[in-house]
Amino acid sequence: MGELDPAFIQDTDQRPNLEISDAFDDEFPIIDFSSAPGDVVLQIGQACKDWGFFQVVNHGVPLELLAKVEDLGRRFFALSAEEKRKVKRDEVNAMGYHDGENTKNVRDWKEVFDFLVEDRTAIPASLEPDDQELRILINQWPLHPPEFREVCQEYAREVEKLAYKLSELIAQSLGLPKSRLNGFFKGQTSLVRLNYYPPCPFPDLALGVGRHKDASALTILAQDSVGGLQIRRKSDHQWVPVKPTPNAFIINVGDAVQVWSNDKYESVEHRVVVNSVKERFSVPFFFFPGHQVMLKPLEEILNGDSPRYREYNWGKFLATRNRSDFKKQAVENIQISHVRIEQK
Ligand SMILES: O=C(O)CCC(=O)C(=O)O
Ligand SMILES: [Fe+2]
Repeated sequence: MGELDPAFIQDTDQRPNLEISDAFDDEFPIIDFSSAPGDVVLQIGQACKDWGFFQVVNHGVPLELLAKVEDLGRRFFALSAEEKRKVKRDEVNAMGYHDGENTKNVRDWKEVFDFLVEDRTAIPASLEPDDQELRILINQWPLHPPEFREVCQEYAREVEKLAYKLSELIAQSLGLPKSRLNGFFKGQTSLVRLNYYPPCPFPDLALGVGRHKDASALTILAQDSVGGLQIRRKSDHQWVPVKPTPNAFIINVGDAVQVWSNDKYESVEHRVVVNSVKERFSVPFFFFPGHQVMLKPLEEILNGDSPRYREYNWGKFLATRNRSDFKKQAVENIQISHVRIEQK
């Protein structure tokens, strides 16, 4: 066995305890969307408060489509490095294939393929707060496997329906009108990512994805049967694995919901551990607002309380995050904690 490139080595306090990897928590909520609608709203509210994460079954996304995306994703990542590099992302085009993402400045043990839910998506051209210029992000698609593009796009459309349904259920669970959040997704900047985690000879030193919170409103994640996702349990701050449930999606509320709800629902930290034997495949759909959206706690939620966040523009926030995925940065990546208002 060779040596691990130091770029992948996690700080000692971030390294996973591989012994706990099988200790699934039986309390982790699984919500059945075929239950009575009122029950589903209550269960979602409880899960968002207690966990920030839950799984859904009978979600309405065709299971054959899930299986097809997984199969095509695996076939894409099995292509030669040269073939994959034909759709490699760069500083101009942030979409496509990539194998060197950093989370908190340590390299992740994974390869990814990113595509936008809208084939052409407008985001701010610069990070300057007053610069209004936009640029258009465009998807790049591989020629192989031949059905890849069509199936990925169909998948995005189906999961988008689920995303709107979840947005409505979450609004209801917060006591808001069903469609209260939907308008924020006009001109959405949503992204689908295919994650491929190759077997790693050093699972005690590296992570598939380092600890992070999703900046999204919601994330809808499909994972295969291997396992590796761990979440920071709210009750005791321990890392606990999320057991793969066949045909289920894992849902988590991201930073945007935390801000809208003024911390009623928190975006919970998670990470991915790798293993030395099996490769793993997962597909998150990040439900992102339109670039023009100004995020802040909703008035109806505040109901007289003080807002815990200053208003910020989603597009600038996203553009800043995208930039820091490329390069090691001298400072920590932008987080909502940077717009937090200290409470007296
Ligand atoms: O692969 C997974 O299970 C989760 C990946 C993840 O957290 C992410 O891509 O943001
Ligand atoms: Fe994540």
